Amino acid sequence: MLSSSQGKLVRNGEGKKSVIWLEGNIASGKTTCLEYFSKTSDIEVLTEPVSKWRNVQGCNPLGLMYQDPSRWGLTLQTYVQLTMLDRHVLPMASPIRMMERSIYSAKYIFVENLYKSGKMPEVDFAVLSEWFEWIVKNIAIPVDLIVYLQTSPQTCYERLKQRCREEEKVIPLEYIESIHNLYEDWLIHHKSFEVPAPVLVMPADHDLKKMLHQFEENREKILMANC
Ligand SMILES: Nc1ncnc2c1ncn2[C@@H]1O[C@H](COP(=O)(O)OP(=O)(O)O)[C@@H](O)[C@H]1O
Ligand SMILES: Nc1ccn([C@H]2C[C@H](O)[C@@H](COP(=O)(O)O)O2)c(=O)n1
Repeated sequence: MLSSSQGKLVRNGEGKKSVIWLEGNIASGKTTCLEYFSKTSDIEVLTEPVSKWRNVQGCNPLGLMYQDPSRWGLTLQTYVQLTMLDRHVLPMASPIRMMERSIYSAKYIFVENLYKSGKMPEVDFAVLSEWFEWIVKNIAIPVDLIVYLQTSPQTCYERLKQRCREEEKVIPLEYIESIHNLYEDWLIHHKSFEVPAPVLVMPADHDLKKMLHQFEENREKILMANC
C-alpha cells in the first residue's frame, strides 16, 4: 500500500529491504544475471516488462519504435515509463529485490539517446521530461545499489545478433555504441546525470563460466546492499 512521507508517495513497511538495479547495454547479459540470482532464496527478481512493450493490446510499440523512431519514440517511452513505474511501486515479496533497469535509465539513457540523435522531436522530449520530473519528485523510487554490467559495444552487438529478437534486427552497432557512451557518462564518469545509489561495476565481456564465477564473487556485496 502507498502512503505519504515527506511529500512523496512511499510503499509501507519496506525500510529494511534492499533494492538493486541491474543496469547495462542491450544484450549485455542482464537477464542471464537475474536468472542466476533468482535461484537464491530471499531474492526476488523483476525482469524488464519487454513482453508488454512488444504487445500492448495487440500493438507492438517496441517494433514500431525501431521502424520509425521519430514517430513512435514517444509512444514507446511513455509506455516504458508507465510499466517501469509499475515495477518500482510493486510491493516487495522478499527482503531483497533485483530489478532489470529502472525508470531512471529509461530517461537518462534511452530517451536521451533518441533526443540527442535527432530522432525525438523537442516537444516529445519536453513532455517526457516533465512526466519524469513529476514522478521522481512525488513518488519514492527506492534503490540501494546499482550493479552495472560493463561491456564493450562489440560484445553486445554479437550477443544481440545471436539472441535474434525480431524487432532488434535493424539495430546497427552505432546504436549500441551511443547507448554505451550514455551509460559510461552516467555511471562511470559522472558527467551527465545524478547517480541515485553507489555503483558496483562488473566487467561483463567474459564468457558465461567466468561471468557466473564473478556473480558468485560479488554475491555478498550485492546481498548486503543496504547495510
Ligand atoms: N557471458 C556471456 N557470454 C556469451 N553469451 C552470453 C553471455 N551472457 C548472455 N549471453 C547471451 O547473450 C544474449 C543476451 O543476453 P541477455 O541476458 O538476454 O541480455 P540482456 O538481458 O542484457 O538483454 C542471450 O542470447 C544470452 O544467452
Ligand atoms: N527505455 C528503454 C528500455 C529498453 N529499450 C529497448 C532496448 C531493447 O531493444 C529492449 C530490451 O532491452 P534489453 O533488456 O534486451 O537490454 O528494449 C528501449 O528502447 N527503451
